[in-house]
Amino acid sequence: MSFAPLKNDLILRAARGEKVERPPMWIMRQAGRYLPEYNQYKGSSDFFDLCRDPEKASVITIQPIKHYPGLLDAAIIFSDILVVPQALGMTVEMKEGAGPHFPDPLRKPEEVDSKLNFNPDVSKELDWAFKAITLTRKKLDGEVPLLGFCGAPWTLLVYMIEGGGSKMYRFVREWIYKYPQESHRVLQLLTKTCIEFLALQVQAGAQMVQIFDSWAGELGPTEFKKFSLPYLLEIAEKLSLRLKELGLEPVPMTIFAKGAWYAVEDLCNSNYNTISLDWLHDPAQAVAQVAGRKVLQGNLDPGVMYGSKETITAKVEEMIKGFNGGKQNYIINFGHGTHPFMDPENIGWFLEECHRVGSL
Ligand SMILES: Cc1c2[nH]c(c1CCC(=O)O)Cc1[nH]c(c(CCC(=O)O)c1C)Cc1[nH]c(c(CCC(=O)O)c1C)Cc1[nH]c(c(C)c1CCC(=O)O)C2
Repeated sequence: MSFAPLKNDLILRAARGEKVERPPMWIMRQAGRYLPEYNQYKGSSDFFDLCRDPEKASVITIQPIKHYPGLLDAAIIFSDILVVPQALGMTVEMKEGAGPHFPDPLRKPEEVDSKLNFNPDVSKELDWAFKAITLTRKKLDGEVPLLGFCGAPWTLLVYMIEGGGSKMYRFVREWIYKYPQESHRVLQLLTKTCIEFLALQVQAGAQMVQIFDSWAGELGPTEFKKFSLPYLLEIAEKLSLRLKELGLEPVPMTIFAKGAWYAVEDLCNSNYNTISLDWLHDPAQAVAQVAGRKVLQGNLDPGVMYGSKETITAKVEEMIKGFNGGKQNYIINFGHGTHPFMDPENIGWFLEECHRVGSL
C-alpha cells in the first residue's frame, strides 16, 4: 500500500528514542464527546455503527486534527477496544451516557466454548476497521502519523466477565481466584486475536500502535504478573514476528498499563518502545528509574483541564520539566482520556502551552 510521505514524523522519531526539537503530543480520546463537532456529527447514531463505517470513522478521527491545526502530532483511529470481544462473538452495546454494556456476559467457565469463537477470522470480522484505517491514512495525506490500538487481554477479560464498567470487579475476581485455568484460556485467545488485529492494522496503514490495559491497576503486583504481564509481553514479541511474516517493517509499540505503577521495571524488560504513564507517577522518578531504556508517554491528570489557564500552564511546565525538558524519550499525553465535560478551549490551551514549553 502506498501513502503520501509524512510531513510530520515527530512522534515516530521520539518513539525510536531520537532527540527531537520538541516533544510530540496527542491525547487519549482526542476524538469524542468533548468536541461539539463530534456530538453534531454523531447525532443519534449508534457508537459502534460509527466505528464500523469507514467514512464516518475517518471524519471523526480527523476532527481533532482539524480543530487544533498544527498542534497534534498524531491521529488515533476512531474505534473501541471492545470490538475484539465482538469479533469473538459477544454482543456489546454502547449505552448513551452509561458506557459499554454486554447483555450476555461470560459468567461461568462452562459458557466459554459456547459464547466465544476460538478460531476467529480477524481479517473478516474486523475488515471495517482495516478499511477505516486505510481510508483515514489516505485522507490524512501525510499530515501526521495514524495510530492503531487494541485493548489488553486482561482489560478485555474484565469487560467480558463484568459485562460493562464496574466498581467492585466482583465477577472477574471470582474468575481469577476460583477459575484461574479458564481465565488463562480466555486470555490466551484474546492475546492471539490482539496480535493478529494489530498486525492487520499495521498492514492497513497504522504507523504506531498502543495497547490499553486500562484496568491493570485492579490487579496487585503478583496477580498482574500472572494475569496481565505475560500476555502484554507476548503481544510485543509476536507482533514484530507477525509483521515480518507479512513482509512489513516493525512499528513503535506503546503499552499503557493504567494503575500498575509497580510494573515499570518489567515493562522496561519488554519489547515495547514506549511506556505510557498515568498521573500516579512522578515524572522525575519514572525518568530516573527507566534511565533511557524506554520512551515515556504521559502523564497529566486530565482533571487539570477543569482548572484555570494559569493552572494548566503551571502543570504543563511542571510535567515537561519532570520529563527532563522532553526533547528525548518523551511523548506528551494525558494520564488517561478526555472527559465529555471538558472545555475544548482549555484543551487547546494545554496543547499550545505544551508546544511553547516543549520548544524552549
Ligand atoms: C476502556 C476503554 C474503552 N475504549 C477504549 C478504552 C481504553 C482507553 C481508556 O481507558 O479510556 C479505547 C478508545 N475508545 C475510543 C477511542 C478512540 C480514539 C481516541 O482516543 O480518540 C479509543 C482509543 C472512542 C470512544 N469510546 C467511547 C466513546 C464515547 C461514546 C459515545 O460517543 O457515546 C468514544 C468517543 C465509549 C467507551 N468505550 C469504553 C468505555 C468505558 C466507554 C464509555 C466512556 C464514556 O462514556 O465516555 C471502553
